[in-house]
Amino acid sequence: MMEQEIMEALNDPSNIIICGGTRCGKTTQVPQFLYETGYGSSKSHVHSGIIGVTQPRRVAVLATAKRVAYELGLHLGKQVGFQVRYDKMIGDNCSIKFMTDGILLRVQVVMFYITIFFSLVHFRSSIKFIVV
Ligand SMILES: Nc1ncnc2c1ncn2[C@@H]1O[C@H](COP(=O)(O)OP(=O)(O)OP(=O)(O)O)[C@@H](O)[C@H]1O
Repeated sequence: MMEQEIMEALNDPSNIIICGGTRCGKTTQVPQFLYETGYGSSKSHVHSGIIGVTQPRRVAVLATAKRVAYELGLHLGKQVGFQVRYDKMIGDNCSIKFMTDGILLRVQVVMFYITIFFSLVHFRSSIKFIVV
């Protein structure tokens, strides 16, 4: 799926599944598509929820959070944050949060979403699961 197709699919109320080859950019690019469209912004009335991304391992959480912050030109620990067991860097106005599946299950269960490999969710005004 290309960026436009992904963003159009988001207008569908059902959850979506994005398939792509290894290292094609599912983890690092899709959150950026969402962010650049206005998701994750506290100023947006429609898309104000945090973009949440899960990864199975803490090393991958740190690496992808750093990479996305770098590509967006944002500060890690501010607009782009992460949380793993015993470590967390999250700003008050965090837009994109990377976390392990374990954190999702332990800490975010009320607010968030779940997927096995990787997920994004926009909560508050609506809850959406994107599995890639
Ligand atoms: N921490 C990083 N440092 C440098 N380049 C990176 C980093 N993370 C990702 N990349 C680059 O971004 C590309 C996309 O990586 P990404 O993790 O988004 O792919 P993916 O489709 O989620 O992969 P996978 O199927 O293995 O989870 C990679 O080919 C890699 O070159």
